[in-house]
Amino acid sequence: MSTLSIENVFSDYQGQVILQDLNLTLQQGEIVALLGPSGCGKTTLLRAIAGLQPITQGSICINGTCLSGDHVFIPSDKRGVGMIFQDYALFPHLTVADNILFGVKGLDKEQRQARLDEMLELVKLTGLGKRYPHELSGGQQQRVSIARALAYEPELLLLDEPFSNIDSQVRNEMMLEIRHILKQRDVSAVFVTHSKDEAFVFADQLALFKQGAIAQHGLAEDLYAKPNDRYVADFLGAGNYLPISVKNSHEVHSPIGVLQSSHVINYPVDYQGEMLLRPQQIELVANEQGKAMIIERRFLGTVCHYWVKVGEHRIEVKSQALQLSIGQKVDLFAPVHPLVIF
Ligand SMILES: Nc1ncnc2c1ncn2[C@@H]1O[C@H](COP(=O)(O)OP(=O)(O)OP(=O)(O)O)[C@@H](O)[C@H]1O
Repeated sequence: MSTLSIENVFSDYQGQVILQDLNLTLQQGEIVALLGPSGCGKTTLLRAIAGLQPITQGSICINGTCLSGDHVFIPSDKRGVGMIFQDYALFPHLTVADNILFGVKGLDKEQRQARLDEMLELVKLTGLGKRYPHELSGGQQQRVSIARALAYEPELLLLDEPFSNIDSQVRNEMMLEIRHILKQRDVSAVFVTHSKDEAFVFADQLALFKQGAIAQHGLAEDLYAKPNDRYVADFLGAGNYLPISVKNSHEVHSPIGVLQSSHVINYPVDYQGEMLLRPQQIELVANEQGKAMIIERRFLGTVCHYWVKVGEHRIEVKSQALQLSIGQKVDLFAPVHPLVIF
């Protein structure tokens, strides 16, 4: 059974449609990143799952129980959903201990103490229960907000840009730490971000938003290597698009020569389309007779970032061949891989 099931959801603000026929499922213990540009509806979906935003059509269910749907609306505090916000939203006048236990109901004094100790240990804040939020670092405050969200054992955790206020030097470490905590406790989570780098580090699955619906959902590797369209391809990284015509089931003609695909090309012979080549999928070889020329070069340490002119095309390449210089003639090769053709 899937933990979270969102089917054909529509939602609006005063008649302005924001979520449009949105579908998404999340299995037990999985972390999905809702990724997409500003204003595409990520937070609106998170709020709809939490019961803070009504939906006008469709359904949202957790473990088979419908929370929002036809004539059904379970209030936010009865959904078994925990939320972690960008600004931590801790109560400044409460101690760390009181913040963590704020939503915990139905336990006696001893059980509450045991839950608190467990949570403090989990987020590595043992001994700091008596402090107030202002006596903690930003990272520690964020860990209190995680402990608070996990303390009442939610079935699902919702995280809204929780790392954007964290210093970039400690962000990665913290994301991995929190990911580890969620995995340890088999908590399913929906994580909103506009950063693909955060999504790659923190989530198991990506759901890329486009204007209120999911353009593509799946493993990060799959979205990167097999994007459904240019929108998905562009969001996940730089790419070159070259015109091609299909030669046969495994080859295409392109401005850099005939390229081979490791997978069957699902277009007919002579189909004219576009092929995606990531900058690191292209190799450069110096050749005085080459039909391409280096026109820009930037040294990045382990690789060089080149711009290469082939006929009227300007192609971006990231190569470990560091010795090539501007003006040099080269040939371009793309090793056999599953070609992405639109
Ligand atoms: N309370 C509101 N009233 C009216 N419109 C709203 C309200 N909240 C959000 N919107 C609009 O809904 C759209 C989606 O907003 P939402 O906050 O879900 O986007 P987002 O993808 O989370 O963006 P960001 O990455 O900038 O946080 C935007 O056009 C926004 O202006």
